[in-house]
Amino acid sequence: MRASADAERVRRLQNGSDVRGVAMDGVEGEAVTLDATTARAIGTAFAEWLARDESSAQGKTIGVGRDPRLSGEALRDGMFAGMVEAGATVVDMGLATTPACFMSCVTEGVEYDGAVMLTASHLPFNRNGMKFFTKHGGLDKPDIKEICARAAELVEAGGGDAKAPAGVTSAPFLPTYAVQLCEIIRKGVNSKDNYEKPLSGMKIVVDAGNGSGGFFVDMVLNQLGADTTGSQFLDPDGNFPNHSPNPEDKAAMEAGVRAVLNAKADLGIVFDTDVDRSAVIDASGKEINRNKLIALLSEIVLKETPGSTIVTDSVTSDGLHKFIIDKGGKHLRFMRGYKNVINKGKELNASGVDTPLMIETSGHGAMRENYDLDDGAYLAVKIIIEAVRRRNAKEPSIGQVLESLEEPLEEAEVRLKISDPDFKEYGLNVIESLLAEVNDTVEHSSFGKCRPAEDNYEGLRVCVDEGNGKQGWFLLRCSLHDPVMVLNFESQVEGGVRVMAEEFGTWILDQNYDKLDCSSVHELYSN
Ligand SMILES: O=P(O)(O)OC[C@H]1O[C@H](O)[C@H](O)[C@@H](O)[C@@H]1O
Repeated sequence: MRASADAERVRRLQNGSDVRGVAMDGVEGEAVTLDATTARAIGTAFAEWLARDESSAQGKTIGVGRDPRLSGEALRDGMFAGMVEAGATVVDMGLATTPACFMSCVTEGVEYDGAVMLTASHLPFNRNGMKFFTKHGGLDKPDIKEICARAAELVEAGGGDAKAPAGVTSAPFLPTYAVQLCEIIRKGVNSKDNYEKPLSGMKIVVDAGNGSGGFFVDMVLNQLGADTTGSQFLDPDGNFPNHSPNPEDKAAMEAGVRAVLNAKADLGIVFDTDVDRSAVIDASGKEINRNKLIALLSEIVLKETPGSTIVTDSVTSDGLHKFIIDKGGKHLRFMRGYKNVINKGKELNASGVDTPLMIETSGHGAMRENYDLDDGAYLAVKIIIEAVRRRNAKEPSIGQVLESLEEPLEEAEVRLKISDPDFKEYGLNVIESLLAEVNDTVEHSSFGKCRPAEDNYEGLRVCVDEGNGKQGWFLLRCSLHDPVMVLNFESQVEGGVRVMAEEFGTWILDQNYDKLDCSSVHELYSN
């Protein structure tokens, strides 16, 4: 039997280990795929999944939190209706962050059986999605696949009323979570003179991008005595009127830098919408995101656990690798995808390899000491403790720590669309022929002096000799979710990206991959 288009739509809402979809009209060409009726079906499917060894979800309590997206309340109501239908008890956590939702499953006295965060991270206002938790952490890909498949069946069988049932308990969890963060900072700084207000005398500004992160100012920093004047975009607003709440976004980081410099702050913090990611800015206005954020956190954890392993994603710089090795650590440059990075870290720890930190350049960073949870607020807490410790001990500031991190002179990322329906296989084919070409260095290679990087866990990273002892690289890989190939370049010499792009562009033209749109790579060298 052919699955109906509706069932197929619901199955397609799976996006790795999340659910993601278009939840509102307002963007041309983007039809709604995640409405309240679908949320209802997903709510039922999650409650059933939680109770999979039992006959019903009776006795299970599920907390639902959300970011400020305009579609959040309708989806929440739909989920509540579906969960209650399956027999579960539901609790409205109101505005929340993704890590706080997880913490509601493990906090003594709360301990929900399951939690859902309604969010689409930094994506535009019309999108929304769901992340699911139990006390064991975030659900993985196969679980989400199962939940979406069951929801598809339910939708096909005829939806149901998506209105919230009467009498749902409202119990905001952010205040409880914030108290936990405050205690971690108090213990971490352990100030003899001012235990209760260890941030007195520190000026810290936050840019929450109108996402869920504004709580960090009132409920954490102000409670600890910090001066937070100059913080901005703290009010939740699902239109995200100021900039995209995303520490990888140029405009977001620039806004944060301006706020730090205007306020003459000691530190700035930029959160993404649902606060599972963050970046910081030092007193001089230096942006500490991506490789720099990983370096700073590596410095912190390698002091605490010398010789340990840091797991990162695949697009991290050569400079970061050297930084970690120079600090006495080991670096496993794994794959893109925060879940891949975190799961690798968990696997290493389970097999006895000391792995305290697993972190992606996107800013998704998890620490073993914090339930292996990617929590942007927890990372900010670790950095705040380090900044205060350094100030009290009169040691160089966090920005100065990064002076030994070699940064690439040039970098670029382009995305090449694949129009073949079997895009994964198509992409893997391209990678295979690139490998053959790179290995062909003896006869003739299009890429000058180059060799495959030693550790290739996804795609192909090619090290390119740029002369005078300098080395650049490029990485070609398949996107985790989209029908595209992603190509990253880094160079240590001026014009180096252009040279590599031209060599790659010329080679790929010769290969006649007619379903791969290479225009973005050609643009890198043709003007
Ligand atoms: O493979 P890409 O299309 O570049 O996407 C990769 C990214 O996908 C999602 O956004 C995940 O949340 C990130 O953890 C991951 O890095």
